[in-house]
Amino acid sequence: MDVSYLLDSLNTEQREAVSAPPGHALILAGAGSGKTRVLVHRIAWLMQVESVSPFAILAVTFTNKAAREMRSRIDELLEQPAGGMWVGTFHGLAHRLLRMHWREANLPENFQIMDSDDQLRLIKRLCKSLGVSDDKWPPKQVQWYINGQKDEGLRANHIEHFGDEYTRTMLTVYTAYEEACQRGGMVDFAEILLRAHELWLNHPGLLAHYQRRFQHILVDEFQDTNAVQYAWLRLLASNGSHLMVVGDDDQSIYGWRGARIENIQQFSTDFPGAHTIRLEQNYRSTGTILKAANHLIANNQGRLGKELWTDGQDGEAISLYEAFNEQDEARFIADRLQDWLNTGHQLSDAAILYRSNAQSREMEEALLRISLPYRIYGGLRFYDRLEIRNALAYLRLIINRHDDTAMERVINVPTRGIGNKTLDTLRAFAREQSCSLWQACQQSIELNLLPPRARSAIEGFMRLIHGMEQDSADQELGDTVNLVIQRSGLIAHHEKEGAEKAQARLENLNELISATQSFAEEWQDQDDPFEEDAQSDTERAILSTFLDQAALDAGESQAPESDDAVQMMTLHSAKGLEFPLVFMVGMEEGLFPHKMSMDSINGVEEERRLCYVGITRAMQKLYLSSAESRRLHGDVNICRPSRFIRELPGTLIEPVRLKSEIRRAISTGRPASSISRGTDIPDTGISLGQRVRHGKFGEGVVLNYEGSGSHARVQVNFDDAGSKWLVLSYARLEAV
Ligand SMILES: Nc1ncnc2c1ncn2[C@@H]1O[C@H](COP(=O)(O)OP(=O)(O)OP(=O)(O)O)[C@@H](O)[C@H]1O
Ligand SMILES: [Mg+2]
Repeated sequence: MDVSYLLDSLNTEQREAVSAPPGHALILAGAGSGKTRVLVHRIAWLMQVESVSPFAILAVTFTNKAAREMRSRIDELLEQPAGGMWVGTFHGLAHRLLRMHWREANLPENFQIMDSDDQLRLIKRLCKSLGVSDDKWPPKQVQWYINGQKDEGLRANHIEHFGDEYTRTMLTVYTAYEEACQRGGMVDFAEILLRAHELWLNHPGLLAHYQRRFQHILVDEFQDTNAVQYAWLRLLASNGSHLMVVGDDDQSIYGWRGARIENIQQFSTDFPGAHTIRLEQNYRSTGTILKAANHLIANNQGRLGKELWTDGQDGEAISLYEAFNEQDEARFIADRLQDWLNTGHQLSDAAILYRSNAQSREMEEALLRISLPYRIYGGLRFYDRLEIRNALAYLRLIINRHDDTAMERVINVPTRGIGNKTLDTLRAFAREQSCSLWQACQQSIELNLLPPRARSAIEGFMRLIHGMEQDSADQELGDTVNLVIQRSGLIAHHEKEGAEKAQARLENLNELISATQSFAEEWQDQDDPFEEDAQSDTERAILSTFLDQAALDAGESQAPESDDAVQMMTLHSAKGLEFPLVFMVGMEEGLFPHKMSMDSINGVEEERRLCYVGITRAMQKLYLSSAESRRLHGDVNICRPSRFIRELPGTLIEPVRLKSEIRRAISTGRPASSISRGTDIPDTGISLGQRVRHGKFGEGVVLNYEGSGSHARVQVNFDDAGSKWLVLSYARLEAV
């Protein structure tokens, strides 16, 4: 049988790995060196050459998407479906086992999976009934404790304590929590793994069955396995199976969720005689991108050490764009993407990577503005996110009490004792009287149709909305939004969710404040600067326009999978993927590295690995960008560029200078050199780069323009007031 097609497209070390005789193997290799490719070819090789049945193969990937991709690549190679093979994530595989062996796992047949919201709610109830004060022991902390122990494979009765109050309290809740879950037939995420491990431990017969079945176990992204996952693998592979793991210690980015890089070192001890193979040739990125990645990661201590090289071209320099602010950054990127599309490329070949989800909003707006389709990978678009929809619903009620959708959404969020029964009564009333829910509330109070408790809850809600309206009457839009978020109780409501989720939701709510502030500013810039009357009327008008805009943004459905669209995702979810064009945005201290990780060396090193993951996603061209000022959580912050930019060799980086001029050149398709400082803005007597004075904003430099003559708009970077777009004929700029 000719199997050369399985090896032809591989280098010597990759071939060695793919065609190794059965045995344990550790493939330790940097980003883009073909680890995943080796796994795929190895599986095909096992089936074709070693005649291994697909039933005897178990492959573990990091995401479900990666699992699907792996399966389809194998099918492609073999030109037939490899049915019967198990491919999935640790969670997916463990869950499958529990469903099949629920009895042995001591679970009811219809056991339920609890997500982290359900888990937190349960913990809160338990704390209350146990008399554990949630001021002293916040339920989120208890949740974090329980999950952390489970990730380490520890149940309450495994944990020793020496009488300290903290451990004693945590253990009390942990024990009660385990009992409650068991009674209710519920498992949380960490429990799925822990139970699957116990399934092996408690049922040697079952373990032996799977040990016999899975002769070959292959694991991708091994550096991000946690203690339970590794223990589960070790047991499964301990009786004659062959375990091949591939990983890169430099790409371990889930330490905060219990992943252990040490598992890589431990592997050779636990599986003596394991074949170690290193792959150092990178096939993904240009020489420049690779050198940058190598240089950056060299700043980490205690690495297992490897240097990637490529025999490909050096390629283009890494472009660094230092924007004035986050809007300028987003616009710059949108322009580059438009250019990419205009020059015959696919949008889906481009990715925007950011550190936290909230950062997507500015980018989404810039892309919507120029109608470039985008897709958010592994997350919702900003205006589709639960917390944002909740906050917007309150704002909509301020403007219009008869907005039933908004009313339905928040009348009992956060919970204020307005139950489904009451709501049903109100809905029926509204239907009969053909009135809005709000009116139904008013009238059923007047007619005394509601039981006292429901009545007072509804009155409370109506007072809340009235109060919000009155107290925000002459406030600026950003302050109104802030007031609504605070008073509605949404912050507290979302804070109760699991740690990770709550953090993201709060960041998003704060981002909404920023969004409205810049929206209001833009609105004012567009306004005639000499007409400043009718202030509070304008504030409501701005709010209402903002809400329309947000509804439109949310209404634009996400581009379907098959359509060509820019890919947007967090750095964490970019793991394992590759794109010809990559933008890493928000490269600023506090944002990336994230402020929560900046205090410890370990924290910064994990952020640096995340940066390494980001850089090594790029195949041809990498853009880094930072903003000199950024609105974050409602405040404008002056930002310092990320230390990670400084850690890259200067020779590989080309700063994008004359920011807006180049941006303009890109968007108009004119070469940058034809627009330079001193270019006259047609029929205006003003030129780019000129210093000017404005009656209100003071002195600044003209950076950019649109249009000509009386229609011209100019962008001026004011020394004190920052960058603004002004209509030239109103602005009355004087040359300085
Ligand atoms: N020998 C080879 N010849 C040509 N292209 C290759 C070779 N090996 C790998 N590639 C290509 O290089 C790219 C990176 O490969 P792959 O995704 O398998 O790397 P990886 O080590 O898994 O990366 P990561 O660490 O990011 O997960 C892919 O496009 C792959 O098809
Ligand atoms: Mg990979």
